[in-house]
Amino acid sequence: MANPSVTSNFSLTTNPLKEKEGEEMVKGSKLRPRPSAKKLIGLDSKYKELICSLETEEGWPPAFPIRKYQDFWQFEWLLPGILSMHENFKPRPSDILVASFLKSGTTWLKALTFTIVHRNKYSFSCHPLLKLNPHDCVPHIEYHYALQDEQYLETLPSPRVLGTHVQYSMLSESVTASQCPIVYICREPKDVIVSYWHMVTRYECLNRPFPFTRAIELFCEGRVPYGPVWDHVLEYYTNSLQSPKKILFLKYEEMMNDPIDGVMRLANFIGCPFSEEEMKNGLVEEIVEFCSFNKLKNLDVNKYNGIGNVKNDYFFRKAIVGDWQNHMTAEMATKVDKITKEKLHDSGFTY
Ligand SMILES: Nc1ncnc2c1ncn2[C@@H]1O[C@H](COP(=O)(O)OS(=O)(=O)O)[C@@H](OP(=O)(O)O)[C@H]1O
Repeated sequence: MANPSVTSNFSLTTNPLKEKEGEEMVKGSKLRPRPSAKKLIGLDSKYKELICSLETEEGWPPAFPIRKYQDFWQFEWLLPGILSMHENFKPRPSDILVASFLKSGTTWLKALTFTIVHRNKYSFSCHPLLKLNPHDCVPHIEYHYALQDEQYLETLPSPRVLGTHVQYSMLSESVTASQCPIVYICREPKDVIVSYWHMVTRYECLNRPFPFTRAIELFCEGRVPYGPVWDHVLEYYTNSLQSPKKILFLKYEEMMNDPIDGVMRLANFIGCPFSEEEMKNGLVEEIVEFCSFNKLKNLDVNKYNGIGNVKNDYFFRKAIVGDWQNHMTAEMATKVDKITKEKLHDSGFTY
């Protein structure tokens, strides 16, 4: 989830009818639509003094200040949740963590992981993903902590599939030292910023023009939620090399190019490999199709529902690899590429 359903001048309401509908439709699964931000801890938390002491950036519209904490920029409103998660979240050994930088394929990876893990529990004709957005099926840990709704995570039966956008070094030791596998997805940074800019400019409450050139400037300075993107990716990448059984490092572009291979790797990694029979029956292809962009984008829940100002359809735009070419001048692309090269030069990692 890239963005909260909250700022000071945001409407904080969800559509109760739709929420109810979601609840009704997934009865027995214990899943529910993610909550609105009414119970946000905000700056009244015990972390207030710390948070207020951090450098701030207010350049992102509509009014999401971000703060720099331990070399990464975080939404101010989410920081209490991140800090509380860091301190208090205790994973179960059976948990599976879906981690990513924003706009890198999170929604897709959540849908795939959830579907793979629960393939014997839900049939395709009566599946939570038909009634809930992938972010509802795979809750973001820090979001629920920020809303003081962490108890919800406890109610979910094992194996839980949970999500996070925080950098690897912000995961608590209880997570990094646990058995639970982490699947991480990265995406070419130029496509990431194009995707994020589109999302930000779609907010109905956008209160000022926000030129793409400004978004690129902030992005290049690392002043973007969860950024800098390069450091985020490198933390997970280097740790995946050190602990290949703990972290599966996926690339959006490779998944797009060969989703079947991606799904097989994912299933093997999280300990849910496909049997000969499942493969013979075309289950892998079915999961790829079920979680495909067109399928998810065209579900009513993703066309019409949402939480506050974040409509579910913000998570489904075009899904095109290299869409940056339709938005960036050669100069913009060169600027981003130069930073990418500098940041990655001795890491062994390439996009
Ligand atoms: N199923 C599926 N398959 C392939 N691609 C998909 C899928 N679902 C979403 N998308 C595209 O992923 C982009 C959104 O990234 P995230 O899901 O990471 O966004 S978020 O951080 O959770 O807000 C965003 O990319 P852009 O279209 O380039 O903006 C989405 O369209």
